[in-house]
Amino acid sequence: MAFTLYPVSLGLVQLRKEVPLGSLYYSPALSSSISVRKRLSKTLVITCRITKSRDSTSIKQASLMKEAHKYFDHAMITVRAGDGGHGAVLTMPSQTDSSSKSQTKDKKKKNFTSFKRDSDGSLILPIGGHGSDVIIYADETLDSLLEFHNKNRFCAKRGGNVDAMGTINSQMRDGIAAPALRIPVPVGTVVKRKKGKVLADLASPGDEILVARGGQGGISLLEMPERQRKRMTALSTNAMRDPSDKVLLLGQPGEEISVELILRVVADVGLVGLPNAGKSTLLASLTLAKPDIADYPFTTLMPNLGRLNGDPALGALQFSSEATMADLPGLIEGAHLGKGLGRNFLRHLRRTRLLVHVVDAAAMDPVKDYRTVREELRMYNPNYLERPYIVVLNKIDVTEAYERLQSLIQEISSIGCSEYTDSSEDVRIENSEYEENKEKELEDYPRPLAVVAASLLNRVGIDEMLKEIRAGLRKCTDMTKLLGPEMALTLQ
Ligand SMILES: Nc1nc2c(ncn2[C@@H]2O[C@H](COP(=O)(O)OP(=O)(O)OP(=O)(O)O)[C@@H](O)[C@H]2O)c(=O)[nH]1
Repeated sequence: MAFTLYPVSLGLVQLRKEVPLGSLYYSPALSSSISVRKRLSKTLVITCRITKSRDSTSIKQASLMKEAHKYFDHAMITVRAGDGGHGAVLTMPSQTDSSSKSQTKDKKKKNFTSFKRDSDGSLILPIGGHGSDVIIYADETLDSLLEFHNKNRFCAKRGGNVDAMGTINSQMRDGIAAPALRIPVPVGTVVKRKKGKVLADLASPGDEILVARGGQGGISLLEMPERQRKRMTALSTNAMRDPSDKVLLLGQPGEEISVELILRVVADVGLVGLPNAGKSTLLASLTLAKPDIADYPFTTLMPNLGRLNGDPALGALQFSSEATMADLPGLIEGAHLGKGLGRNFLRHLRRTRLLVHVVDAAAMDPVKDYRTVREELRMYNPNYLERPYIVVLNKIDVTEAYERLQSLIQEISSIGCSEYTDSSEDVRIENSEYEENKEKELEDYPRPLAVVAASLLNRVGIDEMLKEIRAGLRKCTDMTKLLGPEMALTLQ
């Protein structure tokens, strides 16, 4: 599309036609893109072609909002630590002080000895401030990495220069060191080098990792006439021998690194089930979390976290006295192959201790639904089936659900083998056994710890469910004691 533009000077243009400020145009006349910032008048007319009529950042943000579930748990960022501050070129008092001629030799000597000295006797001169380090730390208040898609480059402050010039004196100070740049990420974030090794797993609140070190400050140098150089070199290692030494004044550059952030939700209890089973309703009824609840599938697009209060004895792994609960987006058949919202969410079960299967008892075939979810978990990672779990048969307020409740409870309770506590040997799954475990049937894995009937919408069965969840969590704690934290980690 051709537009007539009126450039005024230095590439600024005015459009004859009204266009939004900030639009970007390509000007063949100027052979460059022009951003429309002001409306100006007069002079030449050139023809420009629109290359981009919409602001790219707004498009990016819109897609982030729409498909947040694709981005919330993964981000690439680049961080640059601060450069070190510069040192300074200094001179000895005798060189600049005009009255020095009148000073006695003794006085000069006294002046000289008042300066700070190193253990080897050489003068200590001020140095530039250390550049800011970059630290990534786990912050309990965050729950997604989405904001790193809007801002993915972080530059830390440089250290202060030596605030001095001219004659050396005893009041001189080092340049101010820049405070570390601390970047908060959600608890459970794994920090990796770009396509490289894992740097840290920030699994607990307050865990941190220094990812880029700030530059060292430059040193200060003593400048003096050539005739004094020999004597001064003996007194201080910082005596400047020739102008090329000035490079030592410069602060070192800070490190720059690109890191990958991968969030693995950390929660004690993971809620799983088909879409619409009532997982979000369960989370909202047991905790203060406010997940989106609606009667269409995939209302939940990102894991929602809530906390179970009131039982400090639970001793949750990461959160002082409370247990955390994560409502994961609904799974569908083929989720492990990427169907529905895909397999991304399955990895968020990795750091849960207890699973709660929420089953819609009013669905066509609740047992089949339950099996579908178990099967998806098995296909993704058979270790998930070794984890203690309870089943919540929801929506028993619906007549059909209520009528077949007993048979449902019986049928679901019978799927599986020995009790969880007997399966401590099964838990010790080595990688080599992984494939073998994939061949096991659902019946070969432990039965649920309990099957609870509930109508979450009407707050029926909540107490019993809570009791079973607590009992399950205690069992996990016992398990950790029994196997030791290392073995219990194979469950995570
Ligand atoms: N009749 C009845 N409806 C319920 C009950 N619990 C939840 N629902 C309804 O079921 C629908 C789905 O509930 P959600 O809690 O959003 O289900 P979800 O499993 O989180 O769904 P996704 O976000 O798709 O994974 C909502 O309309 C709820 O009001 C219940 O006990 N009885």
